[in-house]
Amino acid sequence: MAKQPLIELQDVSFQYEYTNVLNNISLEINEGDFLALLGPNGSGKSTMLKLILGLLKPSSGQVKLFGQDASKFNHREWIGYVSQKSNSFNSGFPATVREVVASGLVKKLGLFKRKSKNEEKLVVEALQSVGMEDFINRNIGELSGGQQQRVFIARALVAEPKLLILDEPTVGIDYENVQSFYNLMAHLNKRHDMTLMLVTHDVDIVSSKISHVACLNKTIHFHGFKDEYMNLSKDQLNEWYGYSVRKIHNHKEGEQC
Ligand SMILES: Nc1ncnc2c1ncn2[C@@H]1O[C@H](COP(=O)(O)OP(=O)(O)OP(=O)(O)O)[C@@H](O)[C@H]1O
Repeated sequence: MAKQPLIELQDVSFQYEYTNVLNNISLEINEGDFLALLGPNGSGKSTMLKLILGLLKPSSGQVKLFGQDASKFNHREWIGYVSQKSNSFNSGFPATVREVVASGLVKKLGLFKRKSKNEEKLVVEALQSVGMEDFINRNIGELSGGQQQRVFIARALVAEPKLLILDEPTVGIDYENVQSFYNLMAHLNKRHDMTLMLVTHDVDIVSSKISHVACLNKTIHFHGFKDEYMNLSKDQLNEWYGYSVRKIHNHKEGEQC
């Protein structure tokens, strides 16, 4: 059966008041893809995610989610999002881990729906999936950056999204935890058929997990299978990015660029 595109950008351009950020972006992300979005600082990655999430409207072109125009899309609970700055709570923030994760259910259950037994079960399961169930009664502000990030992933997972979008999710997390974070993402992708799109600079670490790569620098220079990306030349990447970009090691000498 042909895979359904969950995200479609059709000739999308975007500018902030004075800054032209994205030009003529056309891209499809299909059900089951695990896509790494790469690009230098300021290349428009976060802006593109915001357009997909409907937080910004394109200046021209069309964004579709699950086949529907993004502005009319009414199944927000199908999409989980973890932003770049989610793991920076100060220690006085008055919410427990349970409350933070349960707030992720609002999209699914509605704001005024009575708390059900099921809610507690979903919260515990989401925390278990990120190995944070022992922290359920702790104040979110008392956790380390990496632990907070896991809680925010659990918050995104609790509504059981079909599509998970993450903006540089491992910033400030140590190497070991980055590894286990990507193992979790691979598990969600493979075992739970979750479609994943993430902005990352951890190309080496994530390379064994992802299926696709997109290279952005104001426009999409490349979108394809990971193996095709790995066969691109250093010169080609330099031309797009204007400076050396580290490329995935393909277990061969001299491949880095
Ligand atoms: N709210 C805003 N108003 C005006 N310009 C903005 C705004 N947000 C971002 N920009 C500009 O748009 C461009 C793209 O920014 P964006 O955050 O999308 O890039 P990015 O690829 O995510 O960068 P980074 O890797 O540094 O996070 C930058 O030149 C930035 O300065």
